Amino acid sequence: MEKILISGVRKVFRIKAGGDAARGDEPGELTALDGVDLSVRAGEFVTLVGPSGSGKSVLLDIVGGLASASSGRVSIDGVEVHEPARNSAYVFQQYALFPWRSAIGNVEYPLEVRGVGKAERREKARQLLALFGLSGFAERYPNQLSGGMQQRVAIARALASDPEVLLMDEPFAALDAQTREILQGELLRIWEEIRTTVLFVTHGIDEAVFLADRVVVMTARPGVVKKIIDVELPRPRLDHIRSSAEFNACRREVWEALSDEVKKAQRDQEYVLETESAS
Ligand SMILES: Nc1ncnc2c1ncn2[C@@H]1O[C@H](COP(=O)(O)OP(=O)(O)OP(=O)(O)O)[C@@H](O)[C@H]1O
Repeated sequence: MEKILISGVRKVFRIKAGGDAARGDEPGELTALDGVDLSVRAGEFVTLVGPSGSGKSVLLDIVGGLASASSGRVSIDGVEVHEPARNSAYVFQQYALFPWRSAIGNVEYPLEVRGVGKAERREKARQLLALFGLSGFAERYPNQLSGGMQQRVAIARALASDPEVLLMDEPFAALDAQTREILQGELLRIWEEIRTTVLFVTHGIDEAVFLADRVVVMTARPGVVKKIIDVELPRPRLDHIRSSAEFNACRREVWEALSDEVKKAQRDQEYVLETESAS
């Protein structure tokens, strides 16, 4: 059963002359997405990779109702998305925690907004912090937590409202490599229990393969879906999978689809810089 349906989504930004425009853009316009089609099944974990500027974040914003498409449509459970939906939650790269609230206060926040009573929301937030091994840090404020802990709190906060769709935009990009791998494992362990539908943007090919049921490779801007790769590695995914032949084969397949697009994005960027310096 389809949870998220993305059909023919285009996104064109009006920009000042020059700007980031590259070959193919109309004057004063920047086409970020040029007809993205993708459907995500309920309970599926889909990762999105693509060169810088391929429109991954813009697409996630449109699915999350934080931005609107110039044309095309996005629906969740058949309902067109025009504003942030109650059944979806977002996790950003920067922890985006409220600095004036403790860890538990942050996790409680979405429940508070929904009018859930104090005892119930405390209990739910406690359970979520425990899932992430943060029971002992509930009263700490964000500036008293490491980056990895802050991002655990941010994910716990996103899960507090039991979202049916979880949108994650490079949530582990700011973390060191070891912490990132640990968090990938923790996220999967929790996702195995809740099986919410996840759309996860990343620059990391290993991360994309390790987490996903399917990896979606985007083209260089203007972004469209270039290739979708099924990841048929067994679940639960334990760390040793990362060194298996199947994992490496999958990784290679993703890189083969991605590498030309990365080169193209770099050429376009050089073109922009040359145009800027010539004008
Ligand atoms: N508000 C905006 N106004 C103008 N252009 C924008 C705006 N938001 C994004 N863009 C442009 O749209 C394109 C796609 O941006 P987006 O951030 O989605 O790329 P991305 O694939 O997520 O890149 P990265 O991997 O570097 O985060 C880029 O060229 C970006 O400069």
